[in-house]
Amino acid sequence: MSSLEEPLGLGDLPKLSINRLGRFCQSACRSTADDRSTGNYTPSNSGNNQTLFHSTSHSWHLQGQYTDSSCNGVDMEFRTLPQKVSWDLPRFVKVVEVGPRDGLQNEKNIVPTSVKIELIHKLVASGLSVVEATSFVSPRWVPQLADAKDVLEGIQHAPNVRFPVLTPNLRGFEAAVAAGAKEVAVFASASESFSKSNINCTIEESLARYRDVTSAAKKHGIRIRGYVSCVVGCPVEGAVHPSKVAYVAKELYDMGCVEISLGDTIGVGTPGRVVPMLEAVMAVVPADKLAVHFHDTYGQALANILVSLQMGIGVVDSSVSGLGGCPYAKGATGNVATEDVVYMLHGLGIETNVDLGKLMDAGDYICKHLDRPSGSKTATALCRLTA
Ligand SMILES: CC(C)(COP(=O)([O-])OP(=O)([O-])OC[C@H]1O[C@@H](n2cnc3c(N)ncnc32)[C@H](O)[C@@H]1OP(=O)([O-])[O-])[C@@H](O)C(=O)NCCC(=O)NCCSC(=O)C[C@@](C)(O)CC(=O)[O-]
Repeated sequence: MSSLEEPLGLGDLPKLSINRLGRFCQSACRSTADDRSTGNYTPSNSGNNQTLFHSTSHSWHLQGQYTDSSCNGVDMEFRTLPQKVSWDLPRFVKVVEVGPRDGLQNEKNIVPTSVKIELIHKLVASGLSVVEATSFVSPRWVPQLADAKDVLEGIQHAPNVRFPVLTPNLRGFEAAVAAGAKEVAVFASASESFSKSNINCTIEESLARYRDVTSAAKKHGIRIRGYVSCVVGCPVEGAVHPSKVAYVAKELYDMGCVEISLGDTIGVGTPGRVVPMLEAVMAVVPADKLAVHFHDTYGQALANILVSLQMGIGVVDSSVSGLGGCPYAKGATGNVATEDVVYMLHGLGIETNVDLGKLMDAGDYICKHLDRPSGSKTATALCRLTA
C-alpha cells in the first residue's frame, strides 16, 4: 500500500482538533449540568448543544419514541455521553465476518455453493479469524442458504479459524453438528413482532428453544454465540427500549452463550440510541462478552462502532463489501462493510490481523459474481486510486 492508501491515524490529526473536541465535550456537559442545577434546563432549548443532542427527534425515531416514562431517561443518558466515552480504545478488535451468511441470505439469485466456498477461503486468506459461514434454517424460509451442509463440508478448516453457523432450533443444531460445525449461533429478537416474522415464534418461545440448543451444545463441547436483533429499532414496532435488549441479552448469556452480538437489524441507530442501549446491556452482561452488529441503512454504522469501542466493546461484526440485509426486515440494507471497518480500526491504531488488500480481493470476487459495485466506500476509493 502506498502512503496515500493508508488511513490517517489519530496521531496524524492536528492536536488542536482533538483538544477542541475535548473542550466542546466538556462545555457541552457543563452547560447541561449547570442548567439543571440552576433550574434553567429545558430539553427544547435551541442552543447549539441542544441542537446537536436533539437531532434524533427529526429523524426516524420520531415515529417510534419509547412509550414508557423512561423515554426522558434515554435522552438524559445521551447528554452525559461526553463524560462516559473515552479515547482509551482497545488495542485489538476481533472482526467477525458475516458476509457469507448475513450477506448472501438476502440475494435474489442463489449463489452457487462453489462461489460461497471460494469467498470464504478468500476471507480467511485476508486474516479474518471468524467467518460466519451459513445457516441451518428452513430452506422454505431462506432458500438462499439451502446448501448449508455442502458449504460447511466444502470449507477447508484451518487452525485458529472459526466458522459459526446459525441454528434456529434443535433440528438445525443437529444438522449443523452432523455437517461438522464447531460453533453455532442462536438468534433472538428484542422485538416481539420481529421475532414472529423472522422465526415464527414469540421471544419467550425462542428463548425456550435456545435453551434446548445451548444445553445440547454444551454436551457436544460446541461454542455458542447469541444474537439479539432489533436492538435499537424494529421494522414493525419502531423504537425498541434498551431494557428489552438487556433482558434478551442476559437470558442468552445465562443459558451459556459465550458472546452476545447486538444487532441493529434495520440500521436506524445513531450513537444517541446506541450508548443508552449498550449501557443497559452492560449492566447485565460483561462488556467483554459483547459484540456489535450494525447494518448501515442510514450511514451510521461507523459512528456507532466507534462509540461502542469507546464504551469497551472489542468485537465487531461486518460484511465484506457491505453485502446483505435481512429477508424479514424490509428496506434494511447490508451490514457495515468489513473494508470500511478495517480501514477505520487501522486508522485508530487498532490491530485486526486483517490485510486490507486481500480483503478487497475477496470483496471484488463476490461483487464480480453478483455483478454489482462494492458497497464499501474504502474499497471503492482505493480501487479508484489504483486504477
Ligand atoms: C425457525 C423456523 C424453522 C420456524 O419455521 P416454522 O415454519 O415455524 O416451523 P416448522 O417447525 O413448522 O417448520 C417448517 C418447515 O421447516 C422445516 N424446518 C424446521 N426447522 C428446520 C431447520 N432448522 N432446518 C431445516 N428445515 C427446518 C420443517 O421440517 C418444516 O418443513 P416441511 O415439513 O414444511 O417440509 C423458520 O422460521 C426459519 O427457518 N427461520 C429462519 C429465518 C432466518 O434465517 N432469518 C434471517 C436470520 S437474520 C437475523 O435473524 C438477524 C441477524 C442474526 O442477522 C442479526 C441482525 O442483523 O440483527
